Amino acid sequence: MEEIRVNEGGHVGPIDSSQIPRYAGAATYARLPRLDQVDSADIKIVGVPFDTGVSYRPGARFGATHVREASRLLRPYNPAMDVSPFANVQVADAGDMAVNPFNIDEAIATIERNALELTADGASLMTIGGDHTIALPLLRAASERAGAPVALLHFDAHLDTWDSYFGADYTHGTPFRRAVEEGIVDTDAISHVGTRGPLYGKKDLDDDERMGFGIITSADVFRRGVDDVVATLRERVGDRPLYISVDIDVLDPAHAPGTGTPEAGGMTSREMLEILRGLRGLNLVGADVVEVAPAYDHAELTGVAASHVCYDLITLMSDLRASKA
Ligand SMILES: N=C(N)NCCCC(=O)O
Ligand SMILES: [Zn+2]
Ligand SMILES: [Zn+2]
Repeated sequence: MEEIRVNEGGHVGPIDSSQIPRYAGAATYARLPRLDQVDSADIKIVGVPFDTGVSYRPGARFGATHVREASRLLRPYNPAMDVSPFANVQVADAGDMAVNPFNIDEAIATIERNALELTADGASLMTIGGDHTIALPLLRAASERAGAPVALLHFDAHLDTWDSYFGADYTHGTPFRRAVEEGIVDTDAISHVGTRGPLYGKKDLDDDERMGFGIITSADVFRRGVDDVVATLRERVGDRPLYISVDIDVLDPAHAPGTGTPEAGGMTSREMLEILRGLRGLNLVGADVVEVAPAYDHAELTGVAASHVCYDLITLMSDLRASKA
């Protein structure tokens, strides 16, 4: 069938949902063109169907597909930031990485290699997971491309700085400890946001602090409010190259039930989106949204929330690139 698209700013845009019903056809993120349908792309969206690193409920391997399906309702103009993210620059869906589900080490190597390939032309990468294990190779690629350790804002109920699970060093609970050990994040500018829930012990927090992480808990977001939290985060990041990793379980299970390790007392999707919008202008070099496990979702709640988080992250990337151009 012919694809009628909203082409603005000289870029190939999303399929026009006023001409072709939004539920028709195969899903790409936001109905954007596939990467092979454009000459090149400034922002690439890629899926990583991998969940071999999980410690509890499996299923995040289906996350990217679910987020794409849930993204059909997105529209081309983002009024919250007064930006048309797909008109500013070319945005395209690069499909999924082919990742070995039976070998975590090989999977991590594949993800790093693919992320480097996708960004070789200077493109910004928006990754949809997959479990949180994948943040490590994505951070490796981001810091290699930046030529320096990157600042990190990590939105998550969990610290994910634990040391190992069952003797395994590479899991969804350990990527950020590995990242600190590898020197790929700038420990003057790393922070968790949305942290909550029971830990194994107080040592978890002591270790985390020693690694350099700041913590803004879910309760802090509620008590201090979005603007105050944004000011703290902006101050901490400064003008460093910034990577943002969003574990969808940062949202309360009421907002995002479809995830593997849910914790009560989380942020609302409104708080999450408003914090992201507050980060406008920071030097965002890459981002991921992970831990969407559709088997536990209801009424596409988690898929919709994740698709909107991606949309605001892409808007930040697009706005940044347009302002530099
Ligand atoms: N959802 C992520 N990334 N990590 C959660 C690990 C929680 C645990 O098993 O202790
Ligand atoms: Zn988590
Ligand atoms: Zn996580």
